[in-house]
Amino acid sequence: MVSTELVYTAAVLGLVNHVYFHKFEPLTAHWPLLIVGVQPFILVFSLHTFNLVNVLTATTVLLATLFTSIGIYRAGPWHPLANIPGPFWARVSKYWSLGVLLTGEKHVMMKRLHEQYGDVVRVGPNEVSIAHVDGIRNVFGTSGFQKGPFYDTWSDPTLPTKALLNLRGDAHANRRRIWNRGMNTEGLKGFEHVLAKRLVILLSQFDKIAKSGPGNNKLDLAAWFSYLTFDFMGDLAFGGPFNMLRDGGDKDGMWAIVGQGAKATAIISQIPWLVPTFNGIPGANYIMDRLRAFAQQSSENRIKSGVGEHKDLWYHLMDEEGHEKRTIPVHDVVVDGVLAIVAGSDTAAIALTYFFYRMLLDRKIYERVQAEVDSVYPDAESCLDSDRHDDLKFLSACIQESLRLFPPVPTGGPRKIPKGESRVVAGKLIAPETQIYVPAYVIQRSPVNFFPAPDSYDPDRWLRSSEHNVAENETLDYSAFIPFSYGAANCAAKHLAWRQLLMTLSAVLKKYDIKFLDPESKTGKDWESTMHDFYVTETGPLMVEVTLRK
Ligand code: HEM
Repeated sequence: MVSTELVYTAAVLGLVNHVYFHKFEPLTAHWPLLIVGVQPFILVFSLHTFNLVNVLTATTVLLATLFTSIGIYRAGPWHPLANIPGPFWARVSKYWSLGVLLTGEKHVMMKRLHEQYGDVVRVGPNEVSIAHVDGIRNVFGTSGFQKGPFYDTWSDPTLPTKALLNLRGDAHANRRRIWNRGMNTEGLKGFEHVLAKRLVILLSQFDKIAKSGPGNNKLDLAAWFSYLTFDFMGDLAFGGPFNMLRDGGDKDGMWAIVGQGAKATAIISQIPWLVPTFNGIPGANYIMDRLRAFAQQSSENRIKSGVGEHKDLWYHLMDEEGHEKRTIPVHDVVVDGVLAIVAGSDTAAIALTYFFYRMLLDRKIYERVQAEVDSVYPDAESCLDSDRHDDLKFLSACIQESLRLFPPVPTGGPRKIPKGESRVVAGKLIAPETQIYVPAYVIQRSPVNFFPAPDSYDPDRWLRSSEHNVAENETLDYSAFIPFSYGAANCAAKHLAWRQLLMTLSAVLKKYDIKFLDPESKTGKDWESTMHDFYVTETGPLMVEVTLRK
């Protein structure tokens, strides 16, 4: 028979644990598990009632009280975010947002929530999402906030350094200065030559496929654009470890590894305090181990081979020109090299693929943009010349419109308000230590920022308006266009990405006619439904027929 004393004491312990963990937030799962796990044993021993039933009862009562108490506190009026509307289960548990993330539909859910609840929505026990243009400046701007614990899960715990994406404050500013130097006008010109070489391979592979005649002239555009962006990022980061374009596939499995790694990290980063425990499980980090081995090997090769014909990103990040007072540690450059591959491959590939998907949905727009490319580049040989990019007005508007409708990082990671001070964000006072999302996908589809028809593909909206002069009866808020984020930690390679998009798209548009292979399918007109938000977007294949233009 279980004593009432045992039940009551276990319940009180549950409440004490809640107060304790509320005050001292756990940074790992193993210590809290251990602490909570031993208490029922200590309790039954101290009451001299040790047997299995009593241990199980004490454990159940303790956990039930602990979780109920946490749930009531989070959902109740005492919580500092109680005044912010949001779905009930989002307020109570982080597992709600984990569930949403696992569906791949986080971006769509965020949009729906903002339509239902307004500009500021509570999307987790201690998380809000802000879909107001003022939130962009308040959160990402100079007096904004540092990155939240979500970003810590993206760094390798075995290394004595972090990648640019995971750094904060002065450490971030110092590393970013070196990146910015690499991305200056001269640096970008050098990278263009590197890209041009890969583009020539892409075009020769497309030529072969196009010439293979009806029935065989088909390819997966999403995969081929990924081969291009992976090869290119590999060139920049480590002097060329990939040859996916040449092989017509992912022979070494690195694309898959990076994709799986990014997805797994996005999932686990919803519950950052589980990460150190997870990392401690032998074999659990198979993906990270493969990435680490790849980075190690590639960096050794790059050090041996030295800089090639054109300066790569390694050259700049390693400060081979000697601008910095201190010597840059090799591991800083290695982690940033891996970051370039993770941050720069899928994002650019998705932007390229989504652009073409939109072209294939609207033949008139496709023909218009092709006509512009023909007029700017009358002969195919010249279409890698970036000096004419300013003349590609309609192509640029089409790219802007694709990035507006589907930013490759649709929701992004959250920033965190520091301890001790509430802050006003988009006109709302928000409690300390709250994590804040500013989802590009939602903001860029809001009728307040882009009107009319914010969900429609209308590249001309960018031509009818300019930054200083918006067409009558329209809204086009340039400050709400944030596919590369905003502020000091925005995309470090924004200008490179633009050049990459313009060069690649004008070359492919110039040379080929492209059509859906199977229009009425998920690889055709319904391809957008395969786009899933796992921090960076994941997509299915986009199957097309390619023919050489006359
Ligand atoms: C169309 C292509 C691209 C898009 C839309 C894009 C978008 C973004 C976004 C939204 C962020 C901020 C992420 C966050 O705060 O959570 C970011 C950061 C970053 N991106 Fe890109 N990106 C693109 C291409 C690239 C390329 C080609 C590189 C290659 C080197 C790159 C390198 C980075 C780096 C290093 C960061 C971290 C910056 C920092 O924390 O200071 N991106 N990018």
